Formats: sequence, structure tokens, C-alpha cells
Amino acid sequence: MMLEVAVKHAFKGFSLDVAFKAPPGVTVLSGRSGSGKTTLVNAVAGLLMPDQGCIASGDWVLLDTAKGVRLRPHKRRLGYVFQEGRLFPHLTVRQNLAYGAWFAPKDALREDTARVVEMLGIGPLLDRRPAALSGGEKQRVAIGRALLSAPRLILADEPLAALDEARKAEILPYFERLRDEVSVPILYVSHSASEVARLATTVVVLDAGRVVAQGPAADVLGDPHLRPGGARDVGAVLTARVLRHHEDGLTELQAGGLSLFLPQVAAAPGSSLRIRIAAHDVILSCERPQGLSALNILPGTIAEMRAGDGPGAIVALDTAAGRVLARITRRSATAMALAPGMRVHAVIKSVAVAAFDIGLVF
Ligand SMILES: Nc1ncnc2c1ncn2[C@@H]1O[C@H](COP(=O)(O)OP(=O)(O)OP(=O)(O)O)[C@@H](O)[C@H]1O
Repeated sequence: MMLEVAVKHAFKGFSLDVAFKAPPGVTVLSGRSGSGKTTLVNAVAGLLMPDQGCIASGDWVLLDTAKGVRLRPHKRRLGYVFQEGRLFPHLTVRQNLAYGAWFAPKDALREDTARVVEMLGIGPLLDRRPAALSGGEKQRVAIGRALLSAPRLILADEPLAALDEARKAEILPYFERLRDEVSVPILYVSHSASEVARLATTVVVLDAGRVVAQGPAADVLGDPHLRPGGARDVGAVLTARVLRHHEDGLTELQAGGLSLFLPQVAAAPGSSLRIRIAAHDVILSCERPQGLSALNILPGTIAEMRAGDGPGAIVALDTAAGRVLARITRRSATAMALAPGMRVHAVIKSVAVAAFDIGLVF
């Protein structure tokens, strides 16, 4: 199933004109503040009636202005996860979940409640009311309620934005499981580079109401010409497998035949991980460095370079482990005579990779 969205809408002073495809999995809408993400989500939800648009997945048509099709919001079969859980305060968790299921069409293929409860770890919370739940727990219940309404699409508009770092870290794995174990596609709005790197199957980048990039996450995040969240957010994503945990606290990973060492990762040997490597944490070296404290040295070939207006440059390196981006100074790029096609080594400190930048693939 492939959701196809094309929407045009003009407000005074801002126009949205976008078209993108959301394949199964998580499609993250990213882009700076005011780029049109919420307007687009509202159009999908049916809360905004755009001037023109077509939103459909096969024969399931939510909107087709040319044909006069405009499904009302409650007919769209969408599951929502908002910033704040928006649970019913007077109902218990069990009743909140049942409310979601009550809205599912009788003939719909529904997730099994017990499975959803297990997947989200909310069994012990079933008899509590929302006032007795933490922010993270509320959000897990909200995800469960959305899932049990048998949605054909889940809309998550910055669902972690209101949570502190610890709660974010608690919730993200549930979205990872949702992506990998539930067949409902998810449209997920996020500003956070880590969330995008960990969750996205597909990334759609908006800027001033237009789509400036869309495609598989590794391609979009590995494109040195894009920096949706600013220079500090540039970083590529690698997929690696846990090989073993060493006694000195390091975890050894394998990616494309190369070893990577990171501070202890809480995942069993054999697990598959997505790791965001921030471009500013990568050093480039022409020779294979010797006598260096950094443990991760990935040889590769320069694929592309982008010199910005300031002192920085982004170098895209294709390694056996995948695409790595390095943010270095233009002065260094010139001094090292870096150019596409050149063989260099990417050097990454183990401790530079934060736990929050490591996601699980289920
Ligand atoms: N009802 C409206 N009338 C006029 N302009 C609007 C309306 N709603 C949104 N806009 C404008 O449309 C632009 C896009 O807003 P939108 O909320 O979609 O951005 P966003 O990418 O979701 O931003 P943020 O990340 O800050 O939530 C903004 O310039 C906003 O001021």
C-alpha cells in the first residue's frame, strides 16, 4: 500500500504546494518551523480543506478535489498520536483503549488488544486513570488507542515534543516496534535529527511549503546538499548488527564487513541497529591513522562534497558500512586536496555516538 499525497493551498502570505509518496513504514515529514508540516497533516486529517488536492492509497480515497471527493475527518480511518496524549481523563486505560476499538468499523481487520497491550507494555496500567500515568505512559496508551481503532494510517504530529529526554528515550522504541511489526503506515512529523534517523523509512523534507527532498531515509540523510535542521543536525545513518559485548564496556558491531565499537549498546548479539553518525563527529584522514585514540576507522571513497558559504564543508564518503558524512572546514578540504573519487578514512570516536542516536530494527 502506498499513500500518495498531493496538496495545494494558499493562505495569505504562505502557499503550500507539495506532492509525496508514503510507502509502508514511517514517513517522516521534516523541515524547519513554518515550512508547512502541520498544514499538510491537517489536510490529511481533513481539518483543513485545501484548494486542490488528492490524497489516496489505491482505491481508498480521502480527498480528490477534482472529483469532489472530500471525506469528513471521522470517516478517514486515521489513528492520531498528538503531542499531549489527549486521553479521556474520566476513563481508565482499559476504557480509553476500548474507546479506540469502538470506533473501528465492525468488519475491519483489527489488531488484537492483548497483542497491542503487550507490545506497548501497558498491561500493569490498565485499571489506572490518565492522572495516575507519567507523560511517557500516557503516550503509550495514546498509541494503543490509535492502533485499536483499526486505522489505515497513523498520524503522529511531533508526538515526543512535549516529553523530556528520558521519556523520549522510553517512547521511541515503541514507535520502532510499530514501524516494524504493524502494517499500518505512519506519517510522523518531527524536528529531531535523532528521531528522523532512528524512525524514518522515508523522509520528506519541506521548505517554505515545497518538498525539497524525498526518498529512502539513508539516501536523504546521506545527501550532503540537504540540512533540514541546520548544520549541526547533518548526519548519516548506518545499519549495523551487534556482534558482541566486550568486558571493557564496549559493544562491537558489524556493518558491511567493517567493525564499529560503541559504548555498551543495550541490544543482544545479532540485533540490527540504526546508528546516526553526526557529521561534526567525523574526522577525515588521507592515510590510515596510526597511534590514534579513536577506535572507528572506516575507509571509503569521496562521493560528493558541498562547500557552504561559511568556513564549513560537508564531505560525503561511501564506505563498506554505508554513507558517512563529515563536516570539516573548507581550509582542511583545500589543504588535503579532497575531491570526489579520492580514497580517505573516516575516523569516529566511539563515545561521540549518543545512546539516543542508536535505534533498534525489530
Ligand atoms: N490558518 C492560517 N492562516 C494563515 N496562515 C497560516 C494558517 N495556518 C498556517 N499558516 C502559515 O502557514 C505556514 C506553515 O505553517 P505550519 O504550521 O504548517 O508550519 P510547520 O512546518 O508545521 O511549523 P512548526 O514546525 O513550527 O509547527 C506558516 O507561515 C503559518 O504562519
